[in-house]
Amino acid sequence: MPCHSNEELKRLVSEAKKYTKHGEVADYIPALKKANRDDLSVAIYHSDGNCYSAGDIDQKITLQSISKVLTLALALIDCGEECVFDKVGYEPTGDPFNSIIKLETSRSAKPLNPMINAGALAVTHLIKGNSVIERLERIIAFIRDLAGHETITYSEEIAKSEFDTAFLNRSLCYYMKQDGIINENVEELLELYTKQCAIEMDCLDLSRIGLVFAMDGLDPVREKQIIPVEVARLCKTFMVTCGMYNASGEFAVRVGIPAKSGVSGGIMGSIRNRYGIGIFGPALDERGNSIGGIKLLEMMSKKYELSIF
Ligand SMILES: NC(=O)CC[C@H](N)C(=O)O
Repeated sequence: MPCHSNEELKRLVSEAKKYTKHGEVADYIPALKKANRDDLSVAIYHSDGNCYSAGDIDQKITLQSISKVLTLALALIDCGEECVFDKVGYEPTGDPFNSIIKLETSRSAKPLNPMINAGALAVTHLIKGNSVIERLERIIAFIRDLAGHETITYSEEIAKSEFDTAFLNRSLCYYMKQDGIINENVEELLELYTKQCAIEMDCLDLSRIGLVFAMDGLDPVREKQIIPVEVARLCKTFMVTCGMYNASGEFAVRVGIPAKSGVSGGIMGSIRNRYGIGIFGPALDERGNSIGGIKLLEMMSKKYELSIF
């Protein structure tokens, strides 16, 4: 049964909201501390162009790790599969998203997959352009196209707040530079990565991007193929295996939707040929996923039979 009313979603949101008090807002990026723990909103974009939503959907969120799927798509378009997987692997890690351990204990500092921070930094390194500004503009233009929203941009405040405190991400970069995975100036890569993570949008935009992936790269609203089918398929596979960090296995069992989360509390979901989902709920569980968002997706998956398994 498809979802076809805002009222129905509103009931699910108020049920899932009960769980937000068990979570915490991310604080390792100081500017993210300002979020309101009890917020929870959702938009579901249907392939026929209808969209339903509930909660404060005008609220903007920064993409954070959700941007990793989008830069992966752009890097695959820019350089092709062989070049990208020369820099990152295909395997889930079972470690937290910002863990450094495998970079040291593996034979080379090649990150295990593009959804952990090290892997995402190696992917952002591949984005083409002659300067940080040009590469950032290309990322933003690509994301505007995916969302069909021309004014999307990034939050200076959140980007700066992360840049000033990203010591762990800098360490990941230096490990990778030592082994030749990346060969650019680390501060420049960090500037690009933190701005990419700080790109802001609302749930509706997020659900529209989720829909493009759900439709194998086609924006059904404008009938425009934005991402090649094979690239969209590859990105969705990583969403299933690594999209919810080291909670991806449990999420596959309980929810079964290709999805990507970020520490701002966003989750983007893609249900093949049917819907894109955008969620914002800044209270996080201990593995860094939106606690209300996961609950909400679990309820939606059952009610609308969304699991791919
Ligand atoms: N899990 C996340 O959303 C992490 C993204 C964040 N910008 C970081 O690199 O730490």
